[in-house]
Amino acid sequence: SEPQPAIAAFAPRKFVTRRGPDPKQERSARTRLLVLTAASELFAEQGFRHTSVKDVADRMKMTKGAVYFHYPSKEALAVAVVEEHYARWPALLEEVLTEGYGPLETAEQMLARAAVSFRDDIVVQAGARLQIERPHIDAELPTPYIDWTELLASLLVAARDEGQVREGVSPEAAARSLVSAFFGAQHISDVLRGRADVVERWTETSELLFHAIRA
Ligand SMILES: CCC[C@@H]1OCC(CO)=C1C(=O)O
Repeated sequence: SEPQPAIAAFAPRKFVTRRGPDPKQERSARTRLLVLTAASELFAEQGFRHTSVKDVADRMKMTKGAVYFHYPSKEALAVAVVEEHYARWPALLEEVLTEGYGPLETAEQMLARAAVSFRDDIVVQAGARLQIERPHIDAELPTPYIDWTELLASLLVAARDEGQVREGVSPEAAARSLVSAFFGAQHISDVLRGRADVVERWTETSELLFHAIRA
């Protein structure tokens, strides 16, 4: 079937490059990514409060100035890490949509691949921990869960319109349940196993929930 129209919540942002690469800009972009990765490692390992800008600089073997050049504060670093966490999902949606699944399988694939990211991607792991610690972060962080809920609800409405959803199942309620279950599964896996078994744990829950949702 035709790939689903990209869902507004994760509509892939199209960047149009107007000119060729600029070495100075490239070097700066590379350093910015190194700062984000070092900060993500520390935020994921020891949390926001116990991480200092100096820790990030030391982890990169650079000066604090080099970090401050890119991010004016530890709070700005946390915002950038959480924003980078959420930036993963539009890219993932583009990848899944090119594979031409129907809407229900697109939802399954998105969550299955997100579980792999929660296992392997330090920026995703750091973003998740920062969202838990948001009451202690004096900065405007994106509101958690709503984009995933919107994406899954849109996909499940499309699936219902194609007769793929069990009679009586509300797409919106199912979307909220999938988000709650995924959040819980990855959190429990993190606490008990450092997310070593998050893919297996999510697979088990996903099979049960999509069995209940599918017509
Ligand atoms: C896909 C379920 C929701 C997802 O799980 C962990 C987390 C981090 O806050 C999420 C979010 O904010 O969307």
